[in-house]
Amino acid sequence: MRTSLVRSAGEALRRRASSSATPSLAPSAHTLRRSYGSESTPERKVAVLGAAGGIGQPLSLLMKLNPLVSRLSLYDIAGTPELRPMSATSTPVTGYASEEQLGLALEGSDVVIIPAGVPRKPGMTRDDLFNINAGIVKSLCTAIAKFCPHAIVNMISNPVNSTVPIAAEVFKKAGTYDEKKLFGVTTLDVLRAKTFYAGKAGSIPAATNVPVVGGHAGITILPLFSQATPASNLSTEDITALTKRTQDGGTEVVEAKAGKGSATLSMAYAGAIFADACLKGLNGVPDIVECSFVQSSVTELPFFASKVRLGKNGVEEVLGLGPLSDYEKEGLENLKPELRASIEKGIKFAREN
Ligand SMILES: NC(=O)c1ccc[n+]([C@@H]2O[C@H](COP(=O)([O-])OP(=O)(O)OC[C@H]3O[C@@H](n4cnc5c(N)ncnc54)[C@H](O)[C@@H]3O)[C@@H](O)[C@H]2O)c1
Ligand SMILES: O=C(O)C[C@H](O)C(=O)O
Repeated sequence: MRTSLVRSAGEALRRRASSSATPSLAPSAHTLRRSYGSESTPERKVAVLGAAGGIGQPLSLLMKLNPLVSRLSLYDIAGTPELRPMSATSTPVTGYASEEQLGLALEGSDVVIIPAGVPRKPGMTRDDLFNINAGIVKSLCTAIAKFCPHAIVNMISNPVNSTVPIAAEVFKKAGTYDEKKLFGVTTLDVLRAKTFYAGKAGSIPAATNVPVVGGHAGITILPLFSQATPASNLSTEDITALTKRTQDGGTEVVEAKAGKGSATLSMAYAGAIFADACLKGLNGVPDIVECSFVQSSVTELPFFASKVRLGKNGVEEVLGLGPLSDYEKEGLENLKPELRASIEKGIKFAREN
């Protein structure tokens, strides 16, 4: 009963999304309960780098269950023994452990998902991870440029506001950069925004949409509740509180885990949704729209998260911001200096190292 209610609400919103000038995120895109029966499914290899980690393990499991994935390649410097038995089923799964095997792990990949790197502990910002994760991302992207230069890259490793520009610079240096194929994964921000909004507005989370733009750290995360669907007449105080909760969603988890890392299961779910959207786009499924941190001219910043239409080549169209409330306009101006600094920090690191 609940499932059919969710499905029909999802259908109605999806129809509305595909007929409106400014496409909205398809609500059904944020559930993994879907039928793939009528969709074409070419051979697709997906590689997960950092597959043995808190995110990597459940994310690999979810990718294993995705019928659009025909080969799954799992790489982690810590080894992937726990994941190895997954290969005893129809989708071949191969685990790789040492740097010498990274080329094999990557070769022929259509989509590479990167959750490799250290997570935060209480009291840290995402930028505090830069010193360790920048080098990890740089070396993994160097290998991607060599072994699967045409793959779509889904960057999860933090600080996303800097790791995506690092990846772009590495690919530019290697002569393989295709801005249509590099994505910072911000899907968890969208999931949080719609969950918190639905709780307040009384809507069904799976049938709720909230675009989240900007970046992926603190105030650079800007949920656009004025564009939330279904619309709701929430007070200014409610919108302010929902915005802050979305911006602090990651920190809330880091503090609750009290030193045992940051969001893992919810991120695996978010990462699986985003990778699935990329695969659908690659396979030519129309009207796949997700928020993501990409090369952008939506603002004066070179990278920015906004709604993106996915297609056979990755980014098909970076969609504009749409009408903003005064509160959102102010949030947008406030986030720019921090986001710019994080982007520049990533570019500088990649150029100098
Ligand atoms: N984008 C987002 O919304 C989002 C959400 C949650 C976490 N994160 C980030 O994801 C990253 C991973 O988080 P986690 O909780 O899975 O951490 P984790 O420590 O549990 O796992 C990271 C894994 O990466 C592996 N690794 C380290 N260096 C590697 C390398 N050079 N090659 C391959 N593997 C390598 C480690 O062995 C480990 O298994 C962190 O940077 C975290 O901040 C991002
Ligand atoms: O908050 C973190 O450090 C991890 C991640 O970016 C998140 O948003 O959960």
